[in-house]
Amino acid sequence: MNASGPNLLHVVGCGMQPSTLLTLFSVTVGLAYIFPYLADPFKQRHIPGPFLAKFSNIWLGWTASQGHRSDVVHELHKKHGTFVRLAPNHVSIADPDALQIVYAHGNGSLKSDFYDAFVSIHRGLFSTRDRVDHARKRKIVSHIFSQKNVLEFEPIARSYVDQFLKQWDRLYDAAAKGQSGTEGEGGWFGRDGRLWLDCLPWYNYLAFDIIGDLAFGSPFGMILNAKDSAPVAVSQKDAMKSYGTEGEFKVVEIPAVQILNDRGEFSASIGVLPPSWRPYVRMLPWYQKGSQAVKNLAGLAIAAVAKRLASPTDRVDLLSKLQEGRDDEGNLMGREELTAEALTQLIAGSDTTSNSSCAITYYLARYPDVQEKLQKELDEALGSEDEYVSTYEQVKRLPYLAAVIDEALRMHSTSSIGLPRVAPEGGLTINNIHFPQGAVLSVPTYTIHRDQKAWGDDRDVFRPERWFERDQLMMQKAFNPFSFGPRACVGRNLASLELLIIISSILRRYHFVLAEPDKPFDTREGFLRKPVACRVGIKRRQA
Ligand code: HEM
Repeated sequence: MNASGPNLLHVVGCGMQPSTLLTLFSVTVGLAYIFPYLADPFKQRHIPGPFLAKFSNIWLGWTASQGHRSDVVHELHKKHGTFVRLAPNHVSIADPDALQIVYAHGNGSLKSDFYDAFVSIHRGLFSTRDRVDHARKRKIVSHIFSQKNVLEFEPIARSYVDQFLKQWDRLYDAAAKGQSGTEGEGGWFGRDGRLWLDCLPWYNYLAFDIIGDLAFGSPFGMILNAKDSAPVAVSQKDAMKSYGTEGEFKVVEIPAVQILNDRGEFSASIGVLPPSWRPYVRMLPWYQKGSQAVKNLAGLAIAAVAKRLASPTDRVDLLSKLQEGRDDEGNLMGREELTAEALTQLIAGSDTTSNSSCAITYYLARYPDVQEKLQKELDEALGSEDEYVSTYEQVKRLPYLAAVIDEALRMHSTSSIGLPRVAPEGGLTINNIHFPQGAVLSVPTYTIHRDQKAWGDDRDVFRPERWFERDQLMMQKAFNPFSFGPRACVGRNLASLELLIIISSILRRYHFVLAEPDKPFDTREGFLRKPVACRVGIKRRQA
């Protein structure tokens, strides 16, 4: 042994011999990993999967942090079949029938502790795991998104699509005169007489302004400024106590889209680790950035709600509806809960819509025949109207538009990972395999959207025509972009209205081609599967 050996051991092992340390290490590993594997309390040992995933959550934590979880899980299902073990107590089930069992109303399964990693300010509708708390919140929020109420939000949504198109028109005209856009605008004129730009940031500006306005009563101004920027309270404590009077609390501008991305990746990868590890993992540099993003997002909602409360208004929006919402006992929400719910709407209703709009645009640019067919349908339906932005009434029953949107949401479901649920008392039985109470189960949307029986042999191809040809029941059963059951998307009516108006208005005005047609659609996945960019060339179709 060299001279430094014993000293080092003394420090590290409190004077213990290497053999003692090794024994201690083996016992710890045995207790932590091997014994649970052998005891197999959730009866999952026979289920195939990556070797490390049998013993530890590290495999799933690492996979999630790499940004391609759904693709990795899909490959595992291709290799192993319907059941794949993703962690010592987490089985992924690639069977459309399992959606009805794992997520259905009345089956008693609850969200897993994965969702604790998403809690900010106060447990919100999305992150609460308690059945009673969820039912109370859902009752308040769900009527806000009834079809009737959502139609009241339409003018707000349309006004931002109008702003968006005016900005693109301005850029288009400027580019035609040889001027380039600013950094946030992108945009340069060139090849083929088109304006070339990355449409992803623009869809983010649009979705954030719509939901910012709906949720907080004022937009972030992202479309007009062509900039990802929103005010965040520097001191959350001061802002939470304030009613928005000037000078009561300070704000700084932060890139909201960026922090939402950071927060999604952070929460989705820390959430698959055991709760006892999370405080330590948070200290690692990559996770610190995500942890800060969670705080910044909270500060954004706190500042926005404080500002709104300072100037009461009679406008109809999400915040006014949340302020009026009462539970069964007639109680209104307190300030913290109100802020948390407004934040939930902002998070759940922003990049979900922008990622989906971006994916639909990508597929239309990638498949010119489909784009042409859609534009023909739009011209025929809206030809004589001079409205710049379509109305919901005009486009709600256009069959090809609906098929294009559904097919793009199938190919690129922004919610692609299997959403984890805990088997209830009595367990759940799927394909004759029984999972006892406490087992964590998930059904991966990405893989279900590529199920051969439901979608056919050409399941990897974007082809809206399949929606008119194949068995409707089978497709609907395997179509999961908004999830199923009591925890399904509460904002689905609003999301559908937004997508119909955005896509019909933009496609009617512009023709799209891809800047790099041979490049695959690059994505990065945290909680949501998000496009990294979508560079397109646009040409105006109308005067
Ligand atoms: C294309 C757009 C959208 C997609 C694809 C989508 C998808 C989803 C999915 C898959 C879930 C289930 C998440 C889980 O169980 O972990 C969900 C939940 C939720 N969504 Fe959406 N969503 C969209 C737009 C919206 C909008 C516009 C809003 C509201 C403004 C919204 C509000 C919510 C809320 C609050 C939840 C939690 C519901 C609960 O747990 O009871 N979503 N969404």
